[in-house]
Amino acid sequence: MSQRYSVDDVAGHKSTDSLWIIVDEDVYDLTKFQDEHPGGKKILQRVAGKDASKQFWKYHNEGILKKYQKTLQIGSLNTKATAAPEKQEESKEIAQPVAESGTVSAEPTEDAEESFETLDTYGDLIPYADPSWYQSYHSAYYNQTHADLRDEVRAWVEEKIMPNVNEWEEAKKIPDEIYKQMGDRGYLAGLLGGHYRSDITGRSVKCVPPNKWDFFHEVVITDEISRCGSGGLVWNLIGGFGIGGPPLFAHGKPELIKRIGPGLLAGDKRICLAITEPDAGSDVANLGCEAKLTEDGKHFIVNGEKKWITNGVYADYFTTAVRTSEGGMNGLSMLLIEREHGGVSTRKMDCQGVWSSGTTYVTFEDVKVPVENLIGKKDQGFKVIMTNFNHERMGIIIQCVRFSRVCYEESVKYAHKRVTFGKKLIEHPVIRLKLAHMARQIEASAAWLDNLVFQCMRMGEMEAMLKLGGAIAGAKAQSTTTMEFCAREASQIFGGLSYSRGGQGAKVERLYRDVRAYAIPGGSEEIMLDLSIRQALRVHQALGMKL
Ligand code: HEM
Repeated sequence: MSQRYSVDDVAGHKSTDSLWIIVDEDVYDLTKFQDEHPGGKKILQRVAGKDASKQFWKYHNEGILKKYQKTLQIGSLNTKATAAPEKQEESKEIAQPVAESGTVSAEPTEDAEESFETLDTYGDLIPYADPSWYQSYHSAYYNQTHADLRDEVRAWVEEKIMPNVNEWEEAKKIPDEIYKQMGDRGYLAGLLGGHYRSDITGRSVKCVPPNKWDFFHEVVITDEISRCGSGGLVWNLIGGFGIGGPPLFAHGKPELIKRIGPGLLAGDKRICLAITEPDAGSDVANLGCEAKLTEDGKHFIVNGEKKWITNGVYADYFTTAVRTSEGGMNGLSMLLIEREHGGVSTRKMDCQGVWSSGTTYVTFEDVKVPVENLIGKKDQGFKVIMTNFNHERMGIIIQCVRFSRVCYEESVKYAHKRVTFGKKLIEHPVIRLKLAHMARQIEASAAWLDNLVFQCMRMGEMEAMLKLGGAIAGAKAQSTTTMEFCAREASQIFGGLSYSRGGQGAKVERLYRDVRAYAIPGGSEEIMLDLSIRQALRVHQALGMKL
């Protein structure tokens, strides 16, 4: 913005016919905007021709300024050192990590000192609002490639997602182009639990070569997208692919993967996971959607219903749990059903939270599915479902930890500007106590998450299913209860602002509504906690536990 004005120039525009204000040494022309200002025009007219920075920051977040800057800013004060766009560049530069690439290493090596060097500080540096490795604390897991990816994803999220997330959630739909960008930027191929599938796609992520890809990179993508504070948006982008894709890519026949894999990883086609039914949720052994083999043995005929299926309305493919034989968990199979097969109907469901995720009721009526679409072996689908649960739950944990941080971060920022009884909120011990309880749970959940990611990287899928199933279930419950706690406490700190939708409390209000979407699906808290102990005892019995 090259135009420069003096304070006196601005003071000359204090009427309703020409209404200028100053915010942080930038000049805004609000003449046309005053009639649409959600806070009312009178309040703007009272500060017309003046520096309104203090009043502006009292009522708005940075997101508002970013969103309207392009259309309303006409210049800057002649006393300002640099104009607004350059200032943004400057702060981005501060966030650039410059340390050398390290390597993730299990055992201490001779150059361990160098590998575990701290990375440069990144982000706003509010303690506990970002993972500690962002704030120049040591980490055994994250190196420069993770830092580079973090920067890449954050820049994309800040530019394309943050300014629009409120509107998209209210519209209950994310533009298709955002999902397409997930493919174009190479992110989808990296969301499959560690190994980057460059064998199926020609794409790669700009700043991380496929051979350097690990599970922590997937954590970074999911975590950074989750900063938007919308479970609906995160599930729209990864809630179908991230759980419907892995069974196909891990257990599908090579011809099937070759046929549909590239379109999926490019973001041209969409997939979802269809397990839960109106009458069977966490107890998957009781699923009833049936798939009968035709007499010639070439097709399955599928009939049944699936409920609460994330992304179902958008999906071209359904990774579906079907009953192929009697006998509880031993009669289940996984089948890739294609919308094109015919007989597939999808209806969007109205839910409490995750509005833009496309929660769906699916019916299959005499759908004719070629046997080549079987994922894994017939009647052995239970194992596929169970191994997939680990990855699904890890995704949930990553999101819940970040959502908890978002609630905490929003609270810290708000507590530093809101004044009650003559003091800023942050000066009230009762508010600091709330923040402390949020922070301790966030950091405990995050530490457990990182440890489990590392274990997943070191173990094979089967070992991880047996050995980590319990711990991951426990960590899921830990993270969802943390999210619920943080959403509640943040709501109390924001007061009325978190009760109405939009505005400064928008993220907190939305995440509070999203809580149940995390605490129930993927295994409810009650089942997760019980499983965590049952499974751990079983595993440790096998390891030689002495009682
Ligand atoms: C660049 C100038 C401005 C823009 C683009 C702007 C934009 C907005 C927007 C989009 C909202 C809706 C709430 C939200 O999403 O946060 C809002 C609300 C509001 N604005 Fe502004 N505004 C500006 C300047 C100001 C100024 C200078 C004042 C005070 C003197 C003010 C006072 C308010 C108030 C009181 C609300 C209602 C807050 C609430 O609902 O709690 N605005 N503004």
